This record gives sequence, C-alpha cells and structure tokens, in this order.
Amino acid sequence: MEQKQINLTALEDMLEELAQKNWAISKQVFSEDFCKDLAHECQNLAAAGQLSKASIGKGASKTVRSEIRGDFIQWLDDSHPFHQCLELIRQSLNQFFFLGLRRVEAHFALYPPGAGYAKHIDNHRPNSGQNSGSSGGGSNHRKITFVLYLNENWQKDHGGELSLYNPDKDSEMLGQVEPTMGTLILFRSDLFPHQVEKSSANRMSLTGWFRDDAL
Ligand SMILES: O=C(O)CCC(=O)C(=O)O
Ligand SMILES: [Fe+2]
Repeated sequence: MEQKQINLTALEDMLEELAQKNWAISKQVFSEDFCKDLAHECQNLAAAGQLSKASIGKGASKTVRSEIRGDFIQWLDDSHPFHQCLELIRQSLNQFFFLGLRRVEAHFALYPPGAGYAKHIDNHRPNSGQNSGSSGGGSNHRKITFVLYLNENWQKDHGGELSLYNPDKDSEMLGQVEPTMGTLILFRSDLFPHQVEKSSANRMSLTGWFRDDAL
C-alpha cells in the first residue's frame, strides 16, 4: 500500500468538486483491490476483538452513548501504510486550498446491524447555534472529514446511507451516500450536519479528519 495506490486525476477532480460545493464524492480515487485489503483488515480486527465502542464528547464529558453513536472503532497507527495515501491527500488539499493542514487522524469503523450515528457536525463553530453563522472557524481543529467505505456487495435495502444536510437549514437533506466499496467522500468538517442511517448489515469504513494543529 503506497501513494501510487491513488488515482491522482480522480483526486484532482474531487478537489475541484470540493471547491465548488464544500463536499465531494468519488469511486475512482482508490482501486477496488486496495479497498478490499482494507476491508479484510477491518474484518480481522473485529474478529480479533480489537475494535472498541466509540464514544462522543471530549475530555471529562466523553461518554459511550450507543443510541447516538453505535459504531466500534480502532484508530490507525501513524505507521499504517494507508497514512501514506492520507499524507498525499493532505498535501494536495494544502496546495489547492491553502488550508495549512498539519496532520490527519483516522480510524476503522464498524457499525453492526441496527447501529447508526445521529445527526451531528464534526467541528462545531464557536459561539453559534449548531448550524448558524458562516465564519468557517470551528471549535476544534478538524477541517476536512473523509470517509472511505469498505462494503463489498452492499445492497440498497441494507440502508446505512450517510445523509448530508444543508449547513444553512439542517432539515433539508442535500444527498445520501451509499457506503459501497471504494466510495470516498470529503467534506468541510465545520459545515455539514450529517447522519449515519441504521443498516441491516455490518457497515465498515475508514473515517478521519485532516487537521490544522500539530500533535
Ligand atoms: O461513516 C460515515 O458515513 C460517517 C461517520 C461520521 O460521521 C463520524 O464518524 O463522525
Ligand atoms: Fe461525523
């Protein structure tokens, strides 16, 4: 798994789309074989009992609330080969948008049947209602969210879509993304309310955030 796993033309197209809409989706950035390897790794982690219940909140208010967020995760070590790909995307994002992104954090996620993630924003803007204002400055250092879906033979009736909502009117759905193998989504972490719909099958992904702070 190296940087050459990335289709650079597809990535450039995605960044153009991101510039226009603040979110972008592509099935062409990573090859299916590459994604299948990542899917096997996630399955193996699950089978070995190495995924942990995800929590919400930060610091002292960090809690496990399965009714809000039902996935199991494992953070990727910086030495994981996929980080080379993320590093290339980080550099491209910086060249394109001058975002000053300094690092990326990522985790495998597995949503078992019946699990979802209620509507939320990954990086709330300070001193504003959840979805008001347009300063673009969040209360944490997550700038761009990515999700790479890892589900082979995903059927529409499995559910599990990512629903994306209008930043200015969070009752208005902008679109739904099916979590099919190799689908990659990028979006501004401080703008979009989004929700993971419950699914009837295991739903796997690699999720993470490009950040503008150092460790
Ligand atoms: O898996 C997804 O589609 C999105 C996950 C998500 O919103 C998150 O982990 O913050
Ligand atoms: Fe999220």
